[in-house]
Parts: sequence; C-alpha cells; structure tokens
Amino acid sequence: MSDRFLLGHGTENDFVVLLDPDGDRWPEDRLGAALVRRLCERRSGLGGDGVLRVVRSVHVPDAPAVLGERLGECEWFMDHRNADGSHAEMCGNGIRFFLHVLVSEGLLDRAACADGVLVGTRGGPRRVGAGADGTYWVDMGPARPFGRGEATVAGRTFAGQAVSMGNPHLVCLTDADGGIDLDALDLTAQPGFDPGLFPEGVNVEFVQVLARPAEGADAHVRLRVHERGVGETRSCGTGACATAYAALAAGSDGPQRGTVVVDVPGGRLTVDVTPETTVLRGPAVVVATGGLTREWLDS
Ligand SMILES: N[C@@H](CCC[C@H](N)C(=O)O)C(=O)O
Repeated sequence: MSDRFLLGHGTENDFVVLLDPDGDRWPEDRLGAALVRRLCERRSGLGGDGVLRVVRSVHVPDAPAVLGERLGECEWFMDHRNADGSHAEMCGNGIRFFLHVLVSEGLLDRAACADGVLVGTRGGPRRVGAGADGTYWVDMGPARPFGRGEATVAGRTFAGQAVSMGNPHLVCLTDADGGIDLDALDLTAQPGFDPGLFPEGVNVEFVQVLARPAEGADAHVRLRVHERGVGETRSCGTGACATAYAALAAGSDGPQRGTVVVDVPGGRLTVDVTPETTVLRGPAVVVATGGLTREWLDS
C-alpha cells in the first residue's frame, strides 16, 4: 500500500479524495489528467465523478490569482478535477464533501465550522460549514444569469436559462416544453448547446417543477443533469443552485428569494436563494479509505 485515498459522495455525486496538505505528494506533474481519468474509471480504477485534492492554498500555484487578497484567509484549497481530467472552477457537492473530509481526518474541528470556514477554489473563496444536523452547507454567492440558450437531446430542443455559479449551467425547465418525461431523456451523450454562449462547455440541467414557489411554502423541483467533463451524474450541487434560481425566476421579474427543495437521482438538496447569495445544503459521506497499490500506479 502506498498513497492513501478516500472515497465518498454528496447525494451520490462521488469523488476520489487525495490528501496532499503540504503539496508535495500530488503536484500537478504527478496528478495529471491521465491519472485523474484512470482514478475515476469505474472498472479499472476507483470510480468517481471527479477527484478532489486536499491541499493548503499556499502550495497551489494558481491560488494567488484566484483568491487574491483573501489567500491568507483560505487555509485549505479544493483542487477539483472532473473525471475527464479537466479543472472546474466550482463544485457544490465537492466542496461540501471536502469539508467533511477535513473534519473526519481531524484537519479541522467540526465545532469550529459551525459558522463556516473559507475554502479556496478556482472560482474564488467560498464559505463552507457543518450543520448541527450532520449536513454540510456552502455559501455559493449569487447566481448570475447570462442569457437564454437551447439544449438539444435526440433531436429535441429545450429552451433554457444560462446561469453562472462560478461554473456555467444551462437550466431547462421541461414543463415549459409540454410535459417531458424526465426519466425517458437519453443523457448518455453530451446535449447539444451553443458554443458561442458557452465557449468553455456547459453543465445542462433538465428540470421538472413539482411545486411552484408560493408564499410561505418551499418550491420543489427534481432534476437530471449532464455534467461538463463527466457525463450524467446522480447529483450536481452547482446545478441545484442554478436550477433553484431559474425556477424562482421563471415568470417573475422581481429579485429572487425563496427556498427550493431539489430532488436529484442521488438524494435531496436544499437551496436558499436571496438577491445577495445562494446557500446549498445536503449530506456528505465518506464511504471508504484505502491505499493505491504500487502495482496499479505502475501499470
Ligand atoms: N458536480 C459538481 C460540479 C462539477 C464541475 C462541473 N462538472 C463543471 O465542469 O463545471 C457540483 O456538485 O457542483
């Protein structure tokens, strides 16, 4: 046994975690895209939607550029890679799971995380916290709409709202398209999208609104998602946030505010939207820990 790893998930959005606090075990030239792809392989590797490297921000060459003057406030950096080896700016489930790993590995005290700690990401710093009920939350900042687009699946076109949560999303509310059977959509291939609107690619959400936002009651939606750099996943935290924003914005011109319960194939997330920010909450679970073998690493 050599290098230690953890496996786990947030609503079945699953990750391989590599511990590299001092940045000397998994530098970029060792943890390249090819190794990330092998780790995420579900038959010949460990299996995952992505890899999270747990590293102190001071050891990340990109950190000064993405964290600026807040570098000193972010002890830890979530170095996220999609299963295809690409970097993403942000990962909502990943950063919640990241905090759970810091706590379960004894690198942070859970009680000290009640009000949240700042974690560095390629999308900037984010406040992440541990709830008294065992869940983890992240303050993602405000959803930023940037136009309308279309997704195409098997020759059928869906209108959608483009939303940035640090990373790009196209949220398609399918009931606006005449009552699609969400479960029947074939998401085995990347949905078509406009590369002019999404030059860096896009995560595409298909959403059924189960309960519309109403005074005094939470809205309720369910979604399926095709993630950039991964494929269809069982959950997407930033996708849930973008969806909550789009569901509240549909048919309303005013500032968006409300709580949206988001059912994903892998469980349930809750998103609180205000004009100022977006807070995502949900479970995070470490499934296993182990060591990568020399045999596998050398093969
Ligand atoms: N699963 C994530 C999002 C991961 C990054 C995404 N695939 C991208 O490339 O933007 C989440 O929980 O937000």
